[in-house]
Amino acid sequence: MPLTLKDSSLLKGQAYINGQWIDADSGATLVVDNPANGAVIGEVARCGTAETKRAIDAAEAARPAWAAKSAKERAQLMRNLYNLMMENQEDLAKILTAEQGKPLAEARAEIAYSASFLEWFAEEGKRLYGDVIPSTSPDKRFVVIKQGIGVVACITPWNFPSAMLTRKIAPALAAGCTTVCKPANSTPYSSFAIAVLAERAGIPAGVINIIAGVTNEIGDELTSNPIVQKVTFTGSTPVGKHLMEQCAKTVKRTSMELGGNAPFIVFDDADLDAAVAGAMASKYRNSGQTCVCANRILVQEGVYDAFAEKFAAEVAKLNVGDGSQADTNMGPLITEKAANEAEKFVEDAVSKGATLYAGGRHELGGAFYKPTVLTNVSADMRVAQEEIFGPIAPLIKFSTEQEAIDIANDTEYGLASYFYSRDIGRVWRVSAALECGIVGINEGIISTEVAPFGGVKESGNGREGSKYGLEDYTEIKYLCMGGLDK
Ligand SMILES: NC(=O)C1=CN([C@@H]2O[C@H](COP(=O)(O)OP(=O)(O)OC[C@H]3O[C@@H](n4cnc5c(N)ncnc54)[C@H](OP(=O)(O)O)[C@@H]3O)[C@@H](O)[C@H]2O)C=CC1
Ligand SMILES: O=C(O)CCCC(=O)O
Repeated sequence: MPLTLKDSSLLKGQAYINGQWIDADSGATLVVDNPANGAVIGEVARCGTAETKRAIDAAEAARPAWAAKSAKERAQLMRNLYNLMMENQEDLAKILTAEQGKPLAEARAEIAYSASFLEWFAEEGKRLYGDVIPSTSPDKRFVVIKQGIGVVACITPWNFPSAMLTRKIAPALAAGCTTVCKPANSTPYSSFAIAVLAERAGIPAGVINIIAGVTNEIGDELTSNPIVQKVTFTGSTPVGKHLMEQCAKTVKRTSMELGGNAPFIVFDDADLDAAVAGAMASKYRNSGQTCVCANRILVQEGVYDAFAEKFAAEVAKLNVGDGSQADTNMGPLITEKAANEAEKFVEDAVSKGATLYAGGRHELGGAFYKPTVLTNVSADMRVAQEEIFGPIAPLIKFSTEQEAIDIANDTEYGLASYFYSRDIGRVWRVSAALECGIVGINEGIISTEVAPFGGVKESGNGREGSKYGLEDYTEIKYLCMGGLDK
């Protein structure tokens, strides 16, 4: 189906630098297509080093005036952008579904989630309090103030192209920082649409700059240019490590929101129906392409068979198809290559003794893959070790609480974990023992703008959303005032 919008000016394919919409210097473009059917959505300016430098210079030039505004003035402009996003929710959702593939209902929810970061941080920016430290001497006073860190580079992935952008730019703007953003090349339109609305909202030129294009050139410049003070990234762990290495040369601050391998533990004492509902929401949201998706489902032996049966019955109800169709509740993966990767995970597991309980390759072919359930999964299988990033649920059997904790923590990742139990002692014990940044307890959906999102171990550093997310965009400055007795 062609992409028809109420406001077609939201579909913008040029880069946004210093308040201007520009083509790449070379005139080059990159093609963006719809993962559901391969149809070309449009072509986007393919920028490189020179345009990135100009974007950084624009952000630096805009910074003093933006930082000098009161938090309340910045909040008003951010609130304008929040309102515009919500007024244009349907068009933004259609753009998101077209380039990313998720069902329209999920896309609408992502736009609301995305806008919520602007609303939250607009308000939170007003509460960027400092400190007065009791003095050690009568002629001195010690004061701590917090200031925006400076120009921030935001590099965002294709799985949540709208929400990951605002989760970065909203705290940056609230703290008085300006930004240069690099969306994923496969999903740039959602970001450009936000820039169109930011302009309408009255956010000054240079405060938000957005460029897509030659990935390495843009990444190298963002991580090496001395003007950039912070790089915030959401994406794969290997790319995150590479960016951190590059940032080390100019000692930039980083926030890294990287891969996950979330355990989802169902204990014998769980409410099984609630656990099934939580697992469905956590596993199949965005076709399993979320860093906090349940990756390994650990089920205690007493309820393993009953859980598998109930879970597979729910999986059978999912309707896979083009996300723009009203009856679709699971879309394609981002590319056909991703569907092939999903198939390799399943082949590896089955070759090592797993049972394909439900799902597998989809008749639609291309980027489509069925919601899949594997039983009899063991620790040597790739599905038990790696981030799947697809709609495959491996069910692993365990006997004791300690065994579940050991399996859960046996990974280099540490982003989200989930468990279902009605035993309050177990709830505290397991919460404390899990090595991760987020724990869903009798809950499969943990994301909200008001709570800290982020991981430990190789899942990254820093927190996004919440009051902690604002701190990540500030520097602490200690003012030591002397000579006060004169
Ligand atoms: N934590 C998460 O939410 C995500 C995790 N992943 C994991 O990563 C796997 C691979 O996905 P993939 O898309 O390759 O993820 P990447 O980490 O490669 O991509 C995420 C973002 O990083 C950008 N990027 C990649 N290399 C560089 C670089 N050298 N400098 C600057 N920016 C760079 C990409 O740009 P471009 O689009 O131009 O390549 C994109 O904007 C997934 O299967 C999943 O396991 C992926 C996405 C999100
Ligand atoms: O990094 C991701 O995979 C996006 C997380 C989406 C969310 O906030 O739930």
